[in-house]
Amino acid sequence: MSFLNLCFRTSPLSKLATRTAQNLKSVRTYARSHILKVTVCGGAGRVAKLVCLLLKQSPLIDELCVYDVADTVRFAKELAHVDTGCKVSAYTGKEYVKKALQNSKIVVILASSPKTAFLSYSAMFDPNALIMQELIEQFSYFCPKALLAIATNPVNSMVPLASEVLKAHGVYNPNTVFGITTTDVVRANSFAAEVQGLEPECVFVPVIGGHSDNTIIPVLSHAKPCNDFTNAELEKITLGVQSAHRDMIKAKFKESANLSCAFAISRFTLSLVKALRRKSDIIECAYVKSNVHPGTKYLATPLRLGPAGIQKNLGLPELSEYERCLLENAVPLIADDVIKGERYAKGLD
Ligand SMILES: NC(=O)C1=CN([C@@H]2O[C@H](COP(=O)(O)OP(=O)(O)OC[C@H]3O[C@@H](n4cnc5c(N)ncnc54)[C@H](O)[C@@H]3O)[C@@H](O)[C@H]2O)C=CC1
Ligand SMILES: O=C([O-])CC(=O)C(=O)O
Repeated sequence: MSFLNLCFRTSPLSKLATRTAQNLKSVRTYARSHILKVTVCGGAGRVAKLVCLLLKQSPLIDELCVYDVADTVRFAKELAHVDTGCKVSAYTGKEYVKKALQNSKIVVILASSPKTAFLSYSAMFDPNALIMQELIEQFSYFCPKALLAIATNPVNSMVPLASEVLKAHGVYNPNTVFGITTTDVVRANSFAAEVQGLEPECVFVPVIGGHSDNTIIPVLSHAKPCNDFTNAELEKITLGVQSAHRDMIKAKFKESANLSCAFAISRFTLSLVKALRRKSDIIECAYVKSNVHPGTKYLATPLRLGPAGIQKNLGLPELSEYERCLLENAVPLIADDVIKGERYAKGLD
């Protein structure tokens, strides 16, 4: 180090400059850690891009971060043209995952293998499990306190897999890990409204169970504002919601649903945002760690959300005979899916 350099480094002026720079850095760090940042992993994907467009319109989100192993920059540049206050950031490649996740308050996972768009729910496990495991490891290093919303299929197994990875890293909080099942609620609301001749916006049908064919259970006996259905209508709506994934793949010639799914995923994410912003009475159904049924450790039920995630699990509504029968058939299927995810995370498969 030169003499001049030494003088400058030790002069009172330089000390003041150093202190000012340090203060500025801590102010910036404080500001960054207090913004409401939502990160979408798998952000360059078909559904995720639509989710991002919907989230960009929310005045409650300060920063929307798009992260993917595929290019995010061009999409994010265009997204940033939408004239809303929410700032857009974008990172491409695993070497930037830290930057993408740091300071996130909510992380939505839609990352998935490219070959899964026309597969059944269970067939998506093998291609997606490693992607999920790696992302959750990064999550546990860089933003373990964020709310984690998992859309990647099969949700029934991915949530237990993620939970085990978080446990192994000592950062698991069951109140902050969600499997997104809002797609089923949105479908149940629309199908019930159509049968009843009501405006879909006014209809709410809770959906319990899991997110795969026979584990999706619309609780039409608790449909609001009206739960009056014939047996034939009950069966038509229930089977319609359960088979919607397959039906869309057939209708779209080997591509799964995008639009309604993105709408549903953004609705759930915005409910998490509202809960973090301390809005009251935020109720959503989601697939979470649960002790409401002795046959399974995870179950979708209605939840009251708050700033710390699940404020209260509202449990199972009183079920009709038909719904009870569907649930009892679904529980062993869900329990198997749970074991599959847990075993993978523990390296047993
Ligand atoms: N829970 C639900 O209601 C819904 C779930 N899904 C699921 O969401 C996932 C995404 O669906 P699509 O958008 O159709 O798939 P997609 O194939 O269009 O997009 C997946 C994206 O993930 C990225 N990706 C892969 N590995 C990654 C990694 N390690 N880190 C970050 N990004 C990575 C890919 O590059 C791709 O851009 C699927 O698993 C799908 O089944 C889709 C709709 C509804
Ligand atoms: O797997 C997908 O891409 C879509 C999905 O979950 C559904 O349609 O329920």
